Amino acid sequence: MIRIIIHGCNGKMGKVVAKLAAESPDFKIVAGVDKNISPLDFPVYSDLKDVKEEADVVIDFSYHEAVPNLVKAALQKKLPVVIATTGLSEEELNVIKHASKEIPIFKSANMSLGVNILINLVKEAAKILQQDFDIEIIEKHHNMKKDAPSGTALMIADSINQVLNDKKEYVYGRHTKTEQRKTNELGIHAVRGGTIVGEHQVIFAGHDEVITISHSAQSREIFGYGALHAAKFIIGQKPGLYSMEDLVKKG
Ligand SMILES: NC(=O)C1=CN([C@@H]2O[C@H](COP(=O)(O)OP(=O)(O)OC[C@H]3O[C@@H](n4cnc5c(N)ncnc54)[C@H](OP(=O)(O)O)[C@@H]3O)[C@@H](O)[C@H]2O)C=CC1
Ligand SMILES: O=C(O)C1=N[C@H](C(=O)O)C[C@H](O)C1
Repeated sequence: MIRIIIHGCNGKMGKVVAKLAAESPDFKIVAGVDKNISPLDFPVYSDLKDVKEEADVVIDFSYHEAVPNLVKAALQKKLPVVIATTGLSEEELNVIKHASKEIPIFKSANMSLGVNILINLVKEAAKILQQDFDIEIIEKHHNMKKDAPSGTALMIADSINQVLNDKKEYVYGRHTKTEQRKTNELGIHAVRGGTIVGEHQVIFAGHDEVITISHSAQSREIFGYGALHAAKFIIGQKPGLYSMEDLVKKG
């Protein structure tokens, strides 16, 4: 049985992970970390460093500013971490990279299998269409989401840039623009409203034809299952920074 600490246990995703783990004989939530420390089905602490329970892995769905402290505590406890939190700054990402020299860290802005398949399809399309098609990404999320654009939209954009001969420059919305679109632009657009779980569309717009590759998350459980799967994968790995690509490769 895998013993898990959920960082951000009172949040929308923290609760989903706790529910899925409780339904499985393979996982046990031994503790949580959040700002509100009222106990749940497990003890809750305000800082990972204070957690007394023995654990095998930490799963993080919290807030970007909380991540450096989490990683430092995980480093002290020599615990592997699955980081799902998005909106991370360069500085926060550097803390993660540095820590991954000593502990295994799994990080992905999207834990669903579907988005990771979408990324493979989009890379293939981008390689073929790069000369004549403009690429734009539209993401849609619920009205409680704090970061924009989504981590997934940025991850898709970075994957596209990896395969292009001439790298694109990201343009976030166009409300202040007074000139026509340049060919080296990759537009990224965020929509926020209601309870939309998460939608990503990658649009390849050519002369008189448009190809759209899209993914629609229909529940938060797909991210929760993905995070539990990642937790199983990361335990026992060598120190390093792992992604969904490593998990999908392993099967
Ligand atoms: N990679 C993926 O597949 C997915 C990633 N996400 C990402 O995960 C993150 C969380 O999403 P979601 O659950 O919807 O967000 P919520 O706001 O519902 O949950 C976040 C939780 O973390 C808590 N928190 C904030 N700061 C700290 C801190 N310093 N220490 C401990 N806990 C803290 C919040 O407390 P409080 O509310 O009091 O501030 C809240 O309980 C976001 O970055 C989101 O983009 C979401 C879904 C899928
Ligand atoms: O905040 C969310 O809800 C989600 N965030 C992730 C992101 O920023 O890409 C993943 C998912 O789309 C849901």
